[in-house]
Amino acid sequence: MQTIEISHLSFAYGDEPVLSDVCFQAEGEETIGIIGANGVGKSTLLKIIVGILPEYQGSLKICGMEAERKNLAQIREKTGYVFQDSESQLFMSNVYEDVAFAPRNYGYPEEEVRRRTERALDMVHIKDLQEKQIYRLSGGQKKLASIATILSTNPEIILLDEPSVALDPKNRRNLIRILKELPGMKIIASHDLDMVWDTCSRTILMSDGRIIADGNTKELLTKQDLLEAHGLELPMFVAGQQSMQQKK
Ligand SMILES: Nc1ncnc2c1ncn2[C@@H]1O[C@H](COP(=O)(O)OP(=O)(O)OP(=O)(O)O)[C@@H](O)[C@H]1O
Repeated sequence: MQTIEISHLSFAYGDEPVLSDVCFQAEGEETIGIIGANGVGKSTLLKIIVGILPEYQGSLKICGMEAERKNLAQIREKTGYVFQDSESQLFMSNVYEDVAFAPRNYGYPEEEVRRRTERALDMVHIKDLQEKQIYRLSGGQKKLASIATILSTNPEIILLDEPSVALDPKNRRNLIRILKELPGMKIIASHDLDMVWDTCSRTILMSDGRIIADGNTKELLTKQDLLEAHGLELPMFVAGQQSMQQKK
């Protein structure tokens, strides 16, 4: 089963502390939102979970494995990180080649690479784009292609950094539908609290490198004072509902 166990985790970029005493556990097919104002450490936390930033203090276990050098390859295979900026994820000539890159890199035979690549493209409904050159994709298509590049290794834990940024309403709705369909544990760092409301059963609020609140999304995202105290606002959907109730 998918598990993440984080205990007393702290991290600094050089001498600038970014995360302080972060503790949380997650298991199974949970979808968790990580919210917080700019610069509170959301992306840094995701990068530590996937092993991009190994120099932290505290303890991190992924699927029961201590996140240390000897387990790093296995942890990378169990997790998939979708960068905020699709340009950081897509570097091959066309969509198929990008999605096939990771399974090829793991040494799977070409037939298995094709099976995994086609399955990943199917999961985000972009099989028709497989021959398309990356520079010809729209922003929304690039985001889906980026997600497909991590799905081709069948990760058990998918981490997405601001997935809805720069998407128009139609592409955003499409992304939300696809996120709901994806199997496994998903962790979504985002300022888009309406998307978090729609996709995440649990939400973690961060401020200044610490976890301030961790609980049921529908409860946490209706706490206007708490959100505002940490630089956020109610999701538009919730604000709309509250104002309708006030008018009644
Ligand atoms: N590579 C880096 N080197 C030095 N400092 C960094 C680096 N990356 C991020 N930081 C700093 O670490 C802090 C946390 O950044 P991080 O990107 O994790 O926050 P975030 O909550 O994801 O922000 P945002 O919502 O703006 O994406 C910020 O002060 C940022 O300036």
